[in-house]
Amino acid sequence: MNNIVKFKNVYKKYGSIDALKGINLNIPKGKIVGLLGPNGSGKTTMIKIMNGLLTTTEGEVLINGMKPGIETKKIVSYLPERTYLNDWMKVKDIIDFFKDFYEDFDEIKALQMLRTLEIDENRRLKTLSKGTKEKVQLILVMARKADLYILDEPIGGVDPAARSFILDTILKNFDENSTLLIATHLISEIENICDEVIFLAYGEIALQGNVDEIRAEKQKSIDALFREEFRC
Ligand SMILES: Nc1ncnc2c1ncn2[C@@H]1O[C@H](COP(=O)(O)OP(=O)(O)OP(=O)(O)O)[C@@H](O)[C@H]1O
Repeated sequence: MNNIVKFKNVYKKYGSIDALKGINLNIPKGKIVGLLGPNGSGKTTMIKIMNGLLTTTEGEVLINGMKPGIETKKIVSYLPERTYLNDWMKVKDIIDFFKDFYEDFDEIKALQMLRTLEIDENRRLKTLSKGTKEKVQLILVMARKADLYILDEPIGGVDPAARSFILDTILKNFDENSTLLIATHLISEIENICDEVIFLAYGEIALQGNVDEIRAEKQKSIDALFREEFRC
């Protein structure tokens, strides 16, 4: 099986709101994929369906050939858009918690990444700045040895100077057989690490393809293309 994610004609309605309108998508293994789209285009809805937190109204989603559920949670490492970690815990206690909870959690890798980003593991989460908290959560998610990493807006609160350093740290620790799906508005920061991008608009895929091919064909960066397509 070459595709780690498959969407087959997926529709999602919230009452009368059509959040997803017939999504067909294959994400091959071993790629870094950017999921891009303006506010309300359906990115988080797609991600929640992939993680079994929402069901489809119509159509099917498969993760490595399986419906989202207990088995897929073992192979998917997910960073939600909002934190679920207890603020009063120390960073090192959260690491222990992850170690107990996930068989594939690599404590040494997590500690190395914390040190690289100069984060003190004895600090309580609530005493850290928003950006540092985001870094901790990202490190925890990336320290699992998963087949698929799904990151929903991972570095929005991190200052621009630190973003590329964090992305580099992630990539250095990233197994090339794994797949990384990043939903973000920070296109210029991530376009150079992505193999593919998916542009979502009004619950439909507006464009999908290889980053280099799109840039060559359109003669502009993905960031410029996005700004042009979705000018308000
Ligand atoms: N629980 C909900 N109840 C009703 N409508 C919802 C709910 N969650 C999302 N929606 C609607 O579904 C659509 C898609 O929302 P979604 O959060 O998936 O978009 P998004 O692309 O992740 O947006 P953002 O970039 O702002 O995070 C929007 O119109 C939103 O208002």
